Amino acid sequence: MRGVFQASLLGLDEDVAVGALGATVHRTQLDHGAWIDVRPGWLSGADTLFERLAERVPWKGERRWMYDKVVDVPRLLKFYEEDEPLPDPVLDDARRALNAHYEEELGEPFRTAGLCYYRDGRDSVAWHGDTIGRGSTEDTMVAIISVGTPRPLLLRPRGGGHSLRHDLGHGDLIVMGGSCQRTWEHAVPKTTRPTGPRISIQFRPRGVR
Ligand SMILES: O=C(O)CCC(=O)C(=O)O
Ligand SMILES: [Fe+2]
Repeated sequence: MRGVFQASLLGLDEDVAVGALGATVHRTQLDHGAWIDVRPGWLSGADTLFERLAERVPWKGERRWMYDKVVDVPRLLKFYEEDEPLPDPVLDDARRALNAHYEEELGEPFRTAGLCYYRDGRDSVAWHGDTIGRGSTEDTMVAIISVGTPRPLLLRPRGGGHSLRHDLGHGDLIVMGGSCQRTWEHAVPKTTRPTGPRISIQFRPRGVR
């Protein structure tokens, strides 16, 4: 495996737990009816969780058609459907806490969990909105927890414009809401700088992907 993460060597063996939400969540209103909420360091023991997920999740490398050829998707993936058991109990706690905080505003619960494993700077996700499903036509929310080494998540208005950057890792939470999936795009760019691995956990409502 590329990019070994040295949490255990660093003695990072803390309990893993979700923190408070409430007033610790900071909302930024974006153009076109989009917003983002950021809650740095929401999970404590996040590097321990990184190690557990890296080991326990049945990661899959995927290949996809890109224009006229089949290419490797540059990250490892595992998607948990709404009835599938999550790979760590703290992810159940996280989803429950997110639902307690957001369900009234969202009008429905977060249900599925998509996991991405960025092994090093060669792994990435290109500019996109989560528009497979209802995100292409309706306001919704996607909540992302990041563990391991921070990587920049960039956001820009669809069609171009100045991009916003959030370096997300070590238990940070970001929630993209309102029209964000259809009026904005997000990406985790590749980097040639030496970069440790990061795992992101995306919670989404039913029918959003
Ligand atoms: O890793 C991230 O934070 C973003 C992942 C993402 O955008 C996606 O899987 O749709
Ligand atoms: Fe996405």
